[in-house]
Amino acid sequence: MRLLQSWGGVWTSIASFIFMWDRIRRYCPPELIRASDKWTQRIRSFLYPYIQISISEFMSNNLRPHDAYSAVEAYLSVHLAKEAKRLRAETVNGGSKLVLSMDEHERVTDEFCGAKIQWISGKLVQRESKYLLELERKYYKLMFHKKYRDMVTDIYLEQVIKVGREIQMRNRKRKLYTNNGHSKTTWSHIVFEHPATFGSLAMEAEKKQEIMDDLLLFRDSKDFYARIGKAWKRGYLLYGPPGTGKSTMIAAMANLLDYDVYDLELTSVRDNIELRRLLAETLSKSIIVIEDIDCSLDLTGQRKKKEKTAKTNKEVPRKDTQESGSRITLSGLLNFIDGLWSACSGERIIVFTTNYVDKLDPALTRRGRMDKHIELSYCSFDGFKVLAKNYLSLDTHPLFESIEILMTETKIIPADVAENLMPNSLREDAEKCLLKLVEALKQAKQLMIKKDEESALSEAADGLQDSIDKI
Ligand SMILES: Nc1ncnc2c1ncn2[C@@H]1O[C@H](COP(=O)(O)OP(=O)(O)OP(=O)(O)O)[C@@H](O)[C@H]1O
Ligand SMILES: [Mg+2]
Repeated sequence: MRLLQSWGGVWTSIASFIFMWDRIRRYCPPELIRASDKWTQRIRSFLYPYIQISISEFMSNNLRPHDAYSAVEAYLSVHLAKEAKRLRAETVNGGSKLVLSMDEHERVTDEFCGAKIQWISGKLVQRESKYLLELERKYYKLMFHKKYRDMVTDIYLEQVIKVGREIQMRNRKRKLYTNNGHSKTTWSHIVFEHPATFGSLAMEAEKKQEIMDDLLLFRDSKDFYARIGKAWKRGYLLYGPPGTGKSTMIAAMANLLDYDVYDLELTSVRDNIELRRLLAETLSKSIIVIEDIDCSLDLTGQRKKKEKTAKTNKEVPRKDTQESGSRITLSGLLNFIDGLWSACSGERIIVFTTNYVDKLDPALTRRGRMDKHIELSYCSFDGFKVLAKNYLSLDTHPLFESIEILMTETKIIPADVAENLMPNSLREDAEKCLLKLVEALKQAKQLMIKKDEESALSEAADGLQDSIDKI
């Protein structure tokens, strides 16, 4: 009781001192106040040697989310949340996995190079004016001894943000952007959920591995690109007949690298300025795809136009360019590939696809502009085995032998093989599907023989005509 009374006395004295000090300050010259503030600060930091840093959910000057906050949240949820007693469980991006994070006013302790760093989660409720709704601003505060100041601010925090961003990257849902959605002038997106992988791609194993190695090397070559002073970009040209897996390979690339996909529809882009803007808006870790480049635009450039003009002796406007209303030029596109947009940081892959590689202007296809040319062609027996495994879970079957022979005698695109191997009903078993494929291969062979005969006949007829003309 006596102790309580003596504490009561102490508090009363402190309160009177604060009151008196406030009065005295009003009549003190500013120099004296500044000196007293300095000394108060020194005494306080001597008695309380901890430093606090808070990272708020929103930027201080506006309501834009602060990305460091979400990175810290991701870091804490993986590394330290288990230590907390009160946790919040939430699903991320509509997924089914629950991610745990610290609930408000929880504390956890991290250790870094001997320093103990305490993280505290909190929430500030603010009302800017009486007419506005209350704003909740969550924050994380970290506290550590002042002797670790440089280490925490220079190394530890950078590490936390880096690890947090990597965790966010792993948890995020990838996106498929298109400039052909409701707004033609900007990107709109949906969740990218294509299941294709390199494993499910029908292609020779060696070629597949080479492409995968190339992609992974690119992804991990940040320092190399910085050292040689080149933009961190890589261009691929995928070419081959329809249905050979060009689009499927792009999806497999995105899944392998964990990148977003930007499907750029050139016919919807008005001019080079819009093209540059759209490209500048793309984010890092993405694949920019321009499909069927030969049909998209007048990419043959001036040269072919001049050829036509010389023949007909008059200017021939390009039909496709007029119809689409698009004024993108080959040089605009080449500028983009050559790095006009290299000011955008981060890694990007550009993929062009075409069914007719010979139709493209050599300026577009020359080596160095597109780093890698990949031909996707008719289905090989190796490719068939991948599809048989995917569609029918078969590694071997007595019919494989006749399929292998037929495949050397004729050509079939992987899309047709896939269609035949796909059971049409529950009653269709693996053998029935393989028989369907055998039948399709036989028909393709007949068709090929017929075509060969026809072309041989027409060649003979041409030869005969030539001989008659000479006589
Ligand atoms: N190499 C392949 N591996 C696995 N599946 C394939 C392959 N090629 C084609 N397919 C199957 O055929 C379908 C069509 O393939 P895809 O769209 O990738 O062909 P494409 O080469 O892009 O054709 P297009 O030139 O007409 O755009 C795919 O849905 C896929 O199921
Ligand atoms: Mg395609």
